[in-house]
Amino acid sequence: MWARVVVSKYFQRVFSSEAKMQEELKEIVLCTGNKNKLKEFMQILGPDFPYKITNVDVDLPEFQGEPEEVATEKCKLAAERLKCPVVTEDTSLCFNALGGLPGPYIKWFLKKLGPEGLHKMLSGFEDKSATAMCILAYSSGEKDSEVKLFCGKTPGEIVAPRGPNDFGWDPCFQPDGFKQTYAEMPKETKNTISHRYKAVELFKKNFQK
Ligand SMILES: O=c1nc[nH]c2c1ncn2[C@H]1C[C@H](O)[C@@H](COP(=O)(O)OP(=O)(O)OP(=O)(O)O)O1
Ligand SMILES: [Mg+2]
Repeated sequence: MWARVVVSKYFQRVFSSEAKMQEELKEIVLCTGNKNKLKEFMQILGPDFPYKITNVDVDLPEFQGEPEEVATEKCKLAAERLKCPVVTEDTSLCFNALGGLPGPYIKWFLKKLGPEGLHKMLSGFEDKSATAMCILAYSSGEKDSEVKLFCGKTPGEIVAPRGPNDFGWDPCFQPDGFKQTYAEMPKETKNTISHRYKAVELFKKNFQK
């Protein structure tokens, strides 16, 4: 009787450590074609995240709808294509004077107008406030599995562009409480206050062992 208890406890331990090892080797594919996003994501995530993150540049369509819908559809499609655990990232820049637009369509506005034009879009409005929003969407890759969303928001203001023009709309977004735009501040500062930082922190917590 005692022996059986001892033996089963021993095997429980062996099996649970095996299961843990398999889990520890688990890989999550970050599907993005944006190298700056990838760099920030990895910097924020840090070296201690218990899963291996790899990157695949899957050419995913830019869906339409509310940011959460866009993020969910993008992730579902990535999971369908890759059939493994995936995380996708969708960034919106929502102008309050425009009822949240350009929102998830910021990519096209930025492409045609640049940061200068984004600022000019608000010239007819007193309200220059905006929210930068990052939605990370995770799927285990199994068929019909639920998509989990992790949303980070940072409020700020749309200003005339200042700072290096090397990542998207960073030069024209000044987060509340700061005198510098995202582009002007050191990366280490952006990565502790940004929309992406807040989303990655939620994502991290979900996978913490
Ligand atoms: O922290 C940021 N600071 C400044 N600009 C940013 C940031 N994060 C994304 N962006 C730009 C990239 C793209 O012009 C648009 C989001 O569009 P979005 O579809 O999410 O990104 P994307 O197509 O470049 O990459 P992906 O392959 O992950 O869809 O805002
Ligand atoms: Mg995209």
